[in-house]
Amino acid sequence: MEYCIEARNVVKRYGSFLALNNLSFTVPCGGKYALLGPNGAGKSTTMKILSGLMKPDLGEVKVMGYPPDSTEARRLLGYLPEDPLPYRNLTVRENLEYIATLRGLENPREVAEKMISLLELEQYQGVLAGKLSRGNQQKLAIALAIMHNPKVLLLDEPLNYLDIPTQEKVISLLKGMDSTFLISTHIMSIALRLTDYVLVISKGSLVWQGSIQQLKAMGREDEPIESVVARLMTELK
Ligand SMILES: Nc1ncnc2c1ncn2[C@@H]1O[C@H](COP(=O)(O)OP(=O)(O)OP(=O)(O)O)[C@@H](O)[C@H]1O
Repeated sequence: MEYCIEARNVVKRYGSFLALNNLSFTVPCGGKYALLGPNGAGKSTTMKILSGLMKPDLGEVKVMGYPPDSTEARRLLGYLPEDPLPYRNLTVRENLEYIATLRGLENPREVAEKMISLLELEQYQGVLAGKLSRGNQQKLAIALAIMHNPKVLLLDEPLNYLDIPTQEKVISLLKGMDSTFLISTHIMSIALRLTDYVLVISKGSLVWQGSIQQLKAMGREDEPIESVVARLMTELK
């Protein structure tokens, strides 16, 4: 099987605090995976390492066989950080055109136009990113993460700050993409709608993995999936 994301024996410390403790998992190409875990489990740290933003202290991480900070991986990867910071002093349109140019996309203006329309940012295209509401900043960050139709998409809490119609819009946008997904979230409905396989981490290690179907099967009759996951996380603590 071909893996699009590989993390092997990853260790990451912040000072003396062990954030990732020998974390290993793989995501096959085309896989739609959710990354779940209690607060502080190491999800965002994992995403930062996979995106090449941060280096592990030990272990190995690969994106389609490349180190995440390589030019090849950067071309293949899209990353939506938990607290995205677009260029605050550029407008929405300028942010999109600038990043499209940096990514070497063929027609940055057309790409920017398309993303503005896809995410319904028309009325904000001339607004400085730093002046946008949190929700519109999130929409811009999503546009920046997916503009190059990445093969591998890392999404850290993708629906944060979005109103309900926009959440639905973004879900259908993501559903239409054939990228490999790793989505870190606390919202089970996102995992249910966008992914079919779950990785659960706790204290920086992988503690459970399985399909959404397996997860559902662990529940009592009519038990909400949130309750199953809560039980799982409590038992594994
Ligand atoms: N820059 C940092 N310096 C020190 N400790 C950090 C730093 N970043 C994260 N940590 C700690 O590492 C642990 C893992 O953090 P991380 O953000 O990866 O967890 P998470 O699973 O994404 O949590 P949450 O669900 O609360 O967002 C936490 O205990 C956090 O306090």
